[in-house]
Amino acid sequence: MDKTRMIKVSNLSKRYGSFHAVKNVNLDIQKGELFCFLGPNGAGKTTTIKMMTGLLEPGSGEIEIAGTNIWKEPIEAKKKMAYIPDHPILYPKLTGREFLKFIGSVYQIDQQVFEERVEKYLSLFQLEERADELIESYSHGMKQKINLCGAFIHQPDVLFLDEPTVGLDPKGAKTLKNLLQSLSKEGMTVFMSTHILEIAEQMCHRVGIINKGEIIAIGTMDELKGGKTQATLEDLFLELTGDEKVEI
Ligand SMILES: Nc1ncnc2c1ncn2[C@@H]1O[C@H](COP(=O)(O)OP(=O)(O)OP(=O)(O)O)[C@@H](O)[C@H]1O
Repeated sequence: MDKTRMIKVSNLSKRYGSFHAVKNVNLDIQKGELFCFLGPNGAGKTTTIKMMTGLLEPGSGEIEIAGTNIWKEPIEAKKKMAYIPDHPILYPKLTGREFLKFIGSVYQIDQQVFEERVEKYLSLFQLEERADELIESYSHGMKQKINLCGAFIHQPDVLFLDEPTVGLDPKGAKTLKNLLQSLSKEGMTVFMSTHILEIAEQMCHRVGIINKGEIIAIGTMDELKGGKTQATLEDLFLELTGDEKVEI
């Protein structure tokens, strides 16, 4: 993997009143890395990602995307990244294709490249036949897919995804996983939160686990297993987050 640092997070914290949602988080992610961010409900994943993508002001700490401080030079940093939130926020009165044209114009994508990518990604996510319908008529999964098409059309250096497989059908989820793997091989850096531990186990280069706002483990699957070769990520996750007793 290329050793160029694409995401640097230093001493990032956020409080809501007296509640410490994110505590002193440090991250260093390289070019072409596929990084999975795991943690129980309410651990601080979305709060961290929103601060990293310039949507939520940090309480303290610094964030650099491809060497640019997102809070000091937001436009420069945002040119290099895309963010797929857990709940897609789209323009309901645009058609899918109009939404993609809007993305193409905001990011000033060359017309021919834009048209090739539109056809490619609409087809991969099986949206060609619905591309000229209003987004308000889309199902949740279709909204997620058109949002993903927008991110892939822009082809950012750094892609943030918050629980991206939620709402996708099995084929859509598989398409997304394949795309993320192939684009990361081409040098795209991917930072993805998920509750689906198989995804992290199968495709991520490194995994970070956050619990109660603090990073409690970070490393490759082998590093996290620390010699316990039979352990699954599920075993490690439950052990590390102190939730190993699952009662029914
Ligand atoms: N606007 C807010 N005001 C007060 N507390 C908040 C706010 N947003 C988030 N929190 C709290 O911060 C903590 C972290 O929330 P966050 O959404 O980052 O968790 P998460 O790890 O993404 O969880 P999940 O897996 O359930 O999506 C939670 O306890 C949440 O209730």
